[in-house]
Amino acid sequence: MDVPRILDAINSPADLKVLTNEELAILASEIRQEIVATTSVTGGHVASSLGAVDIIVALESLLDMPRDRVVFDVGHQSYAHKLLTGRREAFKTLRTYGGISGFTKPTESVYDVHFSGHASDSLSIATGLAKARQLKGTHEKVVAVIGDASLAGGMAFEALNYMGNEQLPLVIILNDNEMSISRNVGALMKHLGNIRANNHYREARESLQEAMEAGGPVTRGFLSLGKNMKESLKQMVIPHSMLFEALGIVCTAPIDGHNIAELRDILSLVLEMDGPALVHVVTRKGEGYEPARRDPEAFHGTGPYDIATGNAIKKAAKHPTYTEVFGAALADEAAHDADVVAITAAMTGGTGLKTFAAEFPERFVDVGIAEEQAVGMAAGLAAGGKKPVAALYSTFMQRAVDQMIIDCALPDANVVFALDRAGLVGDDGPTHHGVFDMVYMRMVPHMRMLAPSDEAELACALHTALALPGPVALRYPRGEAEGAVLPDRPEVLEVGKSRVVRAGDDVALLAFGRMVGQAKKAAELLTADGIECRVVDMRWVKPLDEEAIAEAARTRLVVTLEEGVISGGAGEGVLEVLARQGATVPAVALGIPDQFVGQGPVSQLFADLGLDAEGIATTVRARLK
Ligand SMILES: Cc1ncc(C[n+]2csc(CCOP(=O)(O)OP(=O)(O)O)c2C)c(N)n1
Ligand SMILES: CC(=O)[C@@H](O)[C@H](O)COP(=O)(O)O
Ligand SMILES: [Mg+2]
Repeated sequence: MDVPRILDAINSPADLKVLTNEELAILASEIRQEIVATTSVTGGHVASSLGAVDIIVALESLLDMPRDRVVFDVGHQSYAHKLLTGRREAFKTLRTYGGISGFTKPTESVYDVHFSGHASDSLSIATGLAKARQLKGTHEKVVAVIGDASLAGGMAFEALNYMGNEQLPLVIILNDNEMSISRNVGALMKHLGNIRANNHYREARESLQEAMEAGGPVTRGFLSLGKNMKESLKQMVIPHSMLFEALGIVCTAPIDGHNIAELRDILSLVLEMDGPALVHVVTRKGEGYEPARRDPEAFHGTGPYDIATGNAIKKAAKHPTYTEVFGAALADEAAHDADVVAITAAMTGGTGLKTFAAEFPERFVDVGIAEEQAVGMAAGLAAGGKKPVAALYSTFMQRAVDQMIIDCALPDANVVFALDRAGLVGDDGPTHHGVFDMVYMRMVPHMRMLAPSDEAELACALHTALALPGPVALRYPRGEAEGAVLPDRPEVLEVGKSRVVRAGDDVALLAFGRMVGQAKKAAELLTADGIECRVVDMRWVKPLDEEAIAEAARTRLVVTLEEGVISGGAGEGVLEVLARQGATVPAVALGIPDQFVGQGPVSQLFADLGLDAEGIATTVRARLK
């Protein structure tokens, strides 16, 4: 690969202004080399970022940043933006502990507008920025860059509805690569496909001219332009999508998202418009790096890899992941029970559902990036007599808390919430840590929740959740499981019953989920100090095992351990039970304090939070003094 040269001279987007289209294209290829060089070491969202390079170079060469605002949806495609906005050196620390984020982050750079990471929010943020601009009487441009899959999320639709009505001037760059993490799904995706396949540009252009002559909201943006610009734009914009145009949003014909000259031509026009405009840009995920082009799903989010082959560089895993165990267990449940239906919200691979989808295609539902739809639909499936399992990442389930409460819990619907990535996830950082689920599940009447401590417990937790009436959630973490032996057939766990995994009279460690492993290690350390710990795998976050808590109160200290926020979490639940029982034993709840946790290896984050065995032992020693 060539040594980057133009990139060396770029300190901010202002430096792009002197470059020709040809030089910008060379710069784009240098940026791609830089992205590959860094992510081959750090890992990251390679395919999306490579696909968006030309869009970002073209766009930022036209803007006056940071005055003009670019809102990146999810932010996983924003690496070129990072490299153009003074973070070239820091880029080497991408997604590492203490390094720069894999998403946009305003505390990292004035060029970053919002804390991205969750899909489909960019248009709402953009409408807010445009409204604020209107109220202030200022003139900065507002642009949102959003992918085809994220555009189908409910929030994005709600923002389209608002901006079309208000005719807020802002530009949406639709980065259409026909992919979500895997192949995109849904009717909007089909609509975009039809547009791409539509060859009748001439007729469409003519009908747009007629529409413009007739006036109406769609033409308002054009009418604000000067005569020459209006003429040029007429040539480029066609009424090819009744959907957007009916909403009052001007839409361009699909344009080549890897042609910087074409991108700049069109963007420079729509940036002058006086109403909302959508630029339909067709890109290829992984553009410029063959292994990512060949397998964009593997390169959506990847760990370190060998640049020459694209092969992942990873340590051989000793055990399967929790996700893999869940996927196999659910397929097994479905084989025994024809009512089981699995739902994913665009995370088939991430939630371990590929086997299920292949074996039971008619009972597999991918709603796209639409967690509210996933949970609302689960409620409907349950009302129709089925046993839906909504398999969602804990952090994305936050989108559907209302549907969980009103549509599932209130009617006591037989819905299973399988919350993957519960707890700290590592390199994705604060937007992706699944640390709130025990709070939002615990607070809701009728809800029950399990926190399995290993993969055998996970299989039994799933079996239990499917066997019980009413809504049941289970939470399990990202990554390798503990190496427990899986049962031939999972058992139904008794509701609200914990299990003692180590006996001891001095201290009771009441642990939830994988904190049981840390508790066992802490107990080992404390034995050396003559402190004997009882370790309890609490199993149930709700209902809590009150007998086990009463038993714990007979020791000298009760410590609860959870991989979630302390406030409103399981440990606070235990403290409430102790108080109700009139216990006087000192008790402390360990978990995540009232702060957002950064990115980095989970073991490092655990140590920082005092949640590893050492940290737990230190707390116990201090409390017993
Ligand atoms: C609310 C939410 N659900 C799911 C995800 C996981 N996720 C991250 S990127 C992505 C696919 C995005 O596809 P698209 O918007 O088309 O962008 P592309 O990756 O194709 O560039 C998904 C499902 C998320 N970040 N946020
Ligand atoms: C950007 C995004 O939300 C996903 O790509 C996420 O990074 C996936 O995380 P996992 O690696 O845990 O599946
Ligand atoms: Mg896409």
